[in-house]
Amino acid sequence: MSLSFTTERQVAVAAVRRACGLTASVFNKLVKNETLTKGDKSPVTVGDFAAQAVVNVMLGRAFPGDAIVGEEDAADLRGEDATSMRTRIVELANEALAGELGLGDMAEWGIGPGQELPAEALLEAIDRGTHAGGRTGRFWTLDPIDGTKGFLRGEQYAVCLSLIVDSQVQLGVIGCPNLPQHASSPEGPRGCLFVAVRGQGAQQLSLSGAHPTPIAIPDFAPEEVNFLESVEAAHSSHSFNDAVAKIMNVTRAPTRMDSQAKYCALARGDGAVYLRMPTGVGYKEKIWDHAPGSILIEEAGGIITDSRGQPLDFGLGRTLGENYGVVAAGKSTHAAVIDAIRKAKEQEAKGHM
Ligand SMILES: Nc1ncnc2c1ncn2[C@@H]1O[C@H](COP(=O)(O)O)[C@@H](O)[C@H]1OP(=O)(O)O
Ligand SMILES: [Mg+2]
Ligand SMILES: [Mg+2]
Ligand SMILES: [Mg+2]
Repeated sequence: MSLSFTTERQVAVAAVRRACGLTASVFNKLVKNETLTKGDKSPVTVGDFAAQAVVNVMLGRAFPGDAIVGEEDAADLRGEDATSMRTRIVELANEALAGELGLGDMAEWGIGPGQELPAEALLEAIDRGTHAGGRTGRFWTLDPIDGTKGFLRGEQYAVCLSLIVDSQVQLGVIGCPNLPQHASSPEGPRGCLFVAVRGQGAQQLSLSGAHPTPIAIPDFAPEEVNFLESVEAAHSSHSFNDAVAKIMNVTRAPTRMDSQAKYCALARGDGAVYLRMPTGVGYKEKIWDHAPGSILIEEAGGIITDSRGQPLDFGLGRTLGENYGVVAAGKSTHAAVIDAIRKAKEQEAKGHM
């Protein structure tokens, strides 16, 4: 096996590009009965399902032996009451698979004229994402729409794909259709891809997969530090972040955005710290929500750990195990955040928060 992952990178970029085109186009046409509420009360749309089908079909063609840990499954799409959603998903997925070839994309990973895949083949493709993960072996992680709530609000979301080999993330690709290409011009052109391969650095590309530009986390002077955090208060504790920021004498207001777009923003220096602390007990973070972002941060020169400073373990299955949160920052800032978290926890234990 080549450790440069050249073909894997090419396929991953092509698949994420097609999925981004699909989700961006579906947003403008989304109607009420095209969204379901899952068992955990979170929303899922025809865009999530169709994007997972597209990426899994392409991975299946390029790497038939590879397993996939994907967020969605097709169980809710098989019944008669799901007929209209299923029809829409089939239409969207086939349209994306038949669409124009992007840079580095190959005809054999998609479909040619008249080769539309039937519903059953696409539901099976979605269900190829049910792999359990684990300590050894090679598998992909896929979040077809990360930040579905942001997607539904017309704000930030991301298509997130990674390759894990023996518990180590080797490749990550994140597509952000709504992210400004330059943080300095928030009203300027939107849509970018981020790619990282272990040992090869991190890059920002255009949504078409062109113009790779190296990115790196800059050093932040203490007065320039700002936090990146979730929009949804139920996903990550805003109040704990406030306490940590206060201990670090941070004066800038936090930047809130949905999805792994936060990792992308951090990797190119739009913010200094991504802090995600659990809001209560019970929620386990999923590997598809952090694997692509984690390699992007490491290859951009940063550090990512849990709130105790321990590495994230991608070999435990579909989740990261017991939830100690996530801390990502540049090398010079990360230790200061871990130290401030320790102090904030002491304050919290004394009832001072
Ligand atoms: N209770 C929860 N706690 C933490 N994260 C959650 C919770 N419910 C859903 N998520 C996931 O959090 C991530 C987005 O969080 P944020 O945008 O705040 O960073 C998504 O992966 C979302 O899933 P999904 O992929 O379905 O959107
Ligand atoms: Mg979801
Ligand atoms: Mg997610
Ligand atoms: Mg998702």
